[in-house]
Amino acid sequence: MVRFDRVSKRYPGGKEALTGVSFELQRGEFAFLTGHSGAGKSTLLKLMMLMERPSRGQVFVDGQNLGRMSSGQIPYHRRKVGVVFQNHQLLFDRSVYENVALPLQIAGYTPAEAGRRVRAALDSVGLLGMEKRNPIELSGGEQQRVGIARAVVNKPALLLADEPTGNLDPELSAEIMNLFARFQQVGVTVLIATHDIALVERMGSRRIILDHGQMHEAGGAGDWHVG
Ligand SMILES: Nc1ncnc2c1ncn2[C@@H]1O[C@H](COP(=O)(O)OP(=O)(O)OP(=O)(O)O)[C@@H](O)[C@H]1O
Repeated sequence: MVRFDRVSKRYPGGKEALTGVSFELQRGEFAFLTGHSGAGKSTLLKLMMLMERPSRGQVFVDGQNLGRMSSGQIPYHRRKVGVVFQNHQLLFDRSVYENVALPLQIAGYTPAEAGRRVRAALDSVGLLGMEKRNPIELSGGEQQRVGIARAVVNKPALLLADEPTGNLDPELSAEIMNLFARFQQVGVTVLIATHDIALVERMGSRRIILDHGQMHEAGGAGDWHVG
């Protein structure tokens, strides 16, 4: 589902954020991405969303070489990739429904189809019935669930999360991780960047580690090649 082939990224005027990173994520796999602050985790996620381009190497998502993608294809690519952020980036002047429906409006669904999808997404995160609420009235954990519903409303094949439990207590963090695991169980490929090593160890999933832009692998199942 995802393949990085000797990917390096240097920001203009900056040092190298990623150096020769190679790894693969199989379709339907669940993995954590860990590493110190500044190790390159967000950069790696941004390359998959085409928010950044590599300086060297190639990134493939769903069999497509992102370096060969035209600007017209980028919106279609982004629909395949759901993203969850730590601060969930919800709009507090809109209802829960409107927040979750946002990616669908961009994709041009009819209101009836959008309604079905929004309710299905809210149902999948346990928030059905909250459509009319304002996110500001919700707890931190519930707000993060709205962010996840918005990320999955387009039924993405790949779900990425950047520190999705950063502001939550351990119990809520575990709930959110279990929610991600449920998406994996229905075939979604999931990659979660996190500092929460205790939680990663409890989940026992594959762990990819970045250290000053270089990749290592620890624990988890499978026979992986890391270059
Ligand atoms: N837009 C940018 N311009 C220049 N340098 C950047 C940019 N974004 C990130 N960097 C640098 O690239 C390196 C990797 O940053 P990145 O945000 O990918 O790390 P991270 O592992 O996600 O860190 P954190 O856990 O703190 O979010 C850092 O040295 C950072 O300062």
